[in-house]
Amino acid sequence: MAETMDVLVTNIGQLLTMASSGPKAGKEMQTLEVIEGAVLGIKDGKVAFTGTADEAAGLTASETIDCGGKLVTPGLVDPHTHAVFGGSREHEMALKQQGVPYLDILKQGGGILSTVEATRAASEEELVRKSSFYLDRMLSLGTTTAEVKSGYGLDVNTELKQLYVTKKLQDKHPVDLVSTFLGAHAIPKSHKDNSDVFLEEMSGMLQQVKDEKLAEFVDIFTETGVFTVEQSEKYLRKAKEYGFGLKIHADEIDPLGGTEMAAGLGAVSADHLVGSTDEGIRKMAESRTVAVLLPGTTFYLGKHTYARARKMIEEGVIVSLATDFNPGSSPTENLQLIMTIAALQLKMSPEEIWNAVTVNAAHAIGRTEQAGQLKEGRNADIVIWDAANYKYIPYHYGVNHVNTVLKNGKVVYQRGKISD
Ligand SMILES: N=CN[C@@H](CCC(=O)O)C(=O)O
Ligand SMILES: [Zn+2]
Repeated sequence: MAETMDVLVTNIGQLLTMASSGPKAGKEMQTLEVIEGAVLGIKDGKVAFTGTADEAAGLTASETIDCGGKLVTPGLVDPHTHAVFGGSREHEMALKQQGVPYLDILKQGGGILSTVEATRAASEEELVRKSSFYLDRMLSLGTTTAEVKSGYGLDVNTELKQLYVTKKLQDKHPVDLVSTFLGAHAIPKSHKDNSDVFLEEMSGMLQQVKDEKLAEFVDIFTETGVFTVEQSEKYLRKAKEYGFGLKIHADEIDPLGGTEMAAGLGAVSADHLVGSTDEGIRKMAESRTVAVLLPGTTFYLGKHTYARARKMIEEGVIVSLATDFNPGSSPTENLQLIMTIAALQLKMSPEEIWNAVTVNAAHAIGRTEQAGQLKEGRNADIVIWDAANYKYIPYHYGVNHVNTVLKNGKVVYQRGKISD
């Protein structure tokens, strides 16, 4: 074969292509494509070749990146973050230590509501700067595509401000962002006793959000003291009529039945799912709603009961993992850390974990055809790891294993020389 590439990534010890015809459900998550001694070719920012060194004989390129036997994978996909917010909440750590529950902090006007105050007070420019910093950190940790939710405005103007910030970041930051409108994230103090009126206000924004292409998904926090299953269903049905994909913060703390509702509505994903029932899990498998599990949140809330990933996989659910990066229940941009918690607490195998943070995560945010796989025609979003094999990443924990990140075929992050 005599073909010219823009870039040849050579001497790859192990290439995890994650090539798949679509998302992987249940036991399919145990499979992944590995090429030992591989070469990857990039042309026009897309993957143009993957194969063994022998198969690559004859390929040429103006630029070569010699991986020195390292592991190469697709860029990670983080399908659940709240990466645009004002302020921070380190003062809540002491409350947590005293055993004050997360929902009690919220009830007292803290938690999400304190971030709402800080976000309302911040200018658009400040938020862009702050979120760029977080996105830079995500990129350095191997994340090349992420979902971002609004939801710290809880009024029309601030929700729009958050969505405009995400739009600006979509234009200027290398991490590809998928926007979700989460106006229904909490009940603002102004509507404390009238959450229905508040939901009407947020429903009233859907047309503008659609017209200005400010979000692809609509999400709601269905939880005790926040929105009931009935309110959530009514709100989401409306969002569906406008053509939004649906997402739900479901059964995070109390098992209210959000899982069943998500499946019944054909939501693209239901997220958290710590309290999902057997029936809810079976329905998720049937509806092919992605279960986006957020074990970093369970860990950080100091809880000991995690989402039942094994049961979900046994029942044939499409399982994914995310950081849930936010200033309260999960202040981390580090998907590698989540991979370790998933191994230890959700008892997921390395193969299941890699599917969960690539192919399945991309599917959870409508990017099945663009992200999460290294095969011909896909974005050349690539991570070169300081590791020889994929099992090493969830195993050696609490550090950043990323050596180099390429986005659309260009190096956007490099820790040092690849041979260091
Ligand atoms: N639970 C609701 N929303 C976020 C937390 C937001 C916050 O505490 O600021 C979550 O997914 O965990
Ligand atoms: Zn969340």
